Amino acid sequence: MTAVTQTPSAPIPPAEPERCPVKKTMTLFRDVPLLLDCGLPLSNVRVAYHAYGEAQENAVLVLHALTGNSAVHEWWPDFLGAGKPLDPTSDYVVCANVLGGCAGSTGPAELPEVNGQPAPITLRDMARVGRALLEHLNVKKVRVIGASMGGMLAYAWLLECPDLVERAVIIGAPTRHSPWAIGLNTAARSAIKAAPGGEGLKVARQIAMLSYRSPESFALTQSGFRRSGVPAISSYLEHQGEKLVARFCERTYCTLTAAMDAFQPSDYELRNVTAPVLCIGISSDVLYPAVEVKAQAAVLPNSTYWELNSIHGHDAFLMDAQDLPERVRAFLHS
Ligand SMILES: CC(=O)SCCNC(=O)CCNC(=O)[C@H](O)C(C)(C)COP(=O)(O)OP(=O)(O)OC[C@H]1O[C@@H](n2cnc3c(N)ncnc32)[C@H](O)[C@@H]1OP(=O)(O)O
Ligand SMILES: N[C@@H](CCO)C(=O)O
Repeated sequence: MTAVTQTPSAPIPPAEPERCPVKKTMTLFRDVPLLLDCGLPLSNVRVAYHAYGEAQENAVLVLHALTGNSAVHEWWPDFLGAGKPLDPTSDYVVCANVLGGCAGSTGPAELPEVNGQPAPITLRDMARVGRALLEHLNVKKVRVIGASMGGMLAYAWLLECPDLVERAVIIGAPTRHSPWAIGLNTAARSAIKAAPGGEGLKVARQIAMLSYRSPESFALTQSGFRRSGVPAISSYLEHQGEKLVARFCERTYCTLTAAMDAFQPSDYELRNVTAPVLCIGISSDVLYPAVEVKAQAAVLPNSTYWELNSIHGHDAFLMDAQDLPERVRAFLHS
């Protein structure tokens, strides 16, 4: 594998890199292709990433959620900054848009085709691409943190790259998708297939948003009517659907949700994970219930479980973090 740096869109001033975040793009697997889990080769894999802080051999790797991207400073301001869990004044923090994403990395349209569709990719394929990026950045060890899909991807890293991962923080994520989670994604993909071009993705996001919050959260924030005759929650879901269509890609939605659904490591594999892992459940998460996250964490030989008590459901890690950043900071730096 060889890697080539393409010209970043703007230079990064070294003094305060966390204040001048710049997305960079690399092309990996130029000479020897990546062999995808589906058996097909993939060459010239493009990876868009952000790096915060001074380059070091020991990095903190952030794994983003389904509709996230590599710009951690935009979506996780509670976690990134001086004195926070991801501290660019002392840590080298790296986050890459996943393979199959739509924020700069090789996306579904660039994957080989199988029966006229983009080849299926796996979370382990994504981890292998991440590994190649770290090799290029001369990173030898990582502490990994991910939430939601990023948490599932952290499990893939623990299984795929045990030699690299020193410890991991996994927030609001299962070791494998339940029938409930697969069912929600199936409905979302069905909507996209039934109404390609935007309308389906809008419905997919509406289904997903219902699983990202909780009945109590919506009772608090979306009771009553927004405008005459339209329930606030209906108008909210309409708005959220439109927002996703404006910033995301339906093929990426199908590719990434399929990769999550297919990720089904056995307990036997998980018992071999020796790295310390902090597993965090969210008390009101209806997508990945805390009881499920806790039971699966217990399978890992070296795990600690902690629960974020919030009424806001799965997305609480983004919108109601409370003392989560401090818990994570203590674990990542112990
Ligand atoms: C670990 C990771 O990788 S995560 C990756 C990062 N993910 C993302 O960034 C995903 C995208 N964002 C989100 O999921 C959410 O916006 C969150 C969780 C970050 C924030 O949620 P919240 O602050 O609760 O915002 P909320 O979901 O209430 O939406 C607010 C928007 O809805 C609008 N809104 C609220 N109620 C209504 C209503 N009844 N009718 C119409 N619009 C409404 C607001 O005006 C606001 O609009 P705007 O975003 O266009 O300004
Ligand atoms: N709300 C976040 C987390 C979902 O898992 C997203 O859209 O990516």
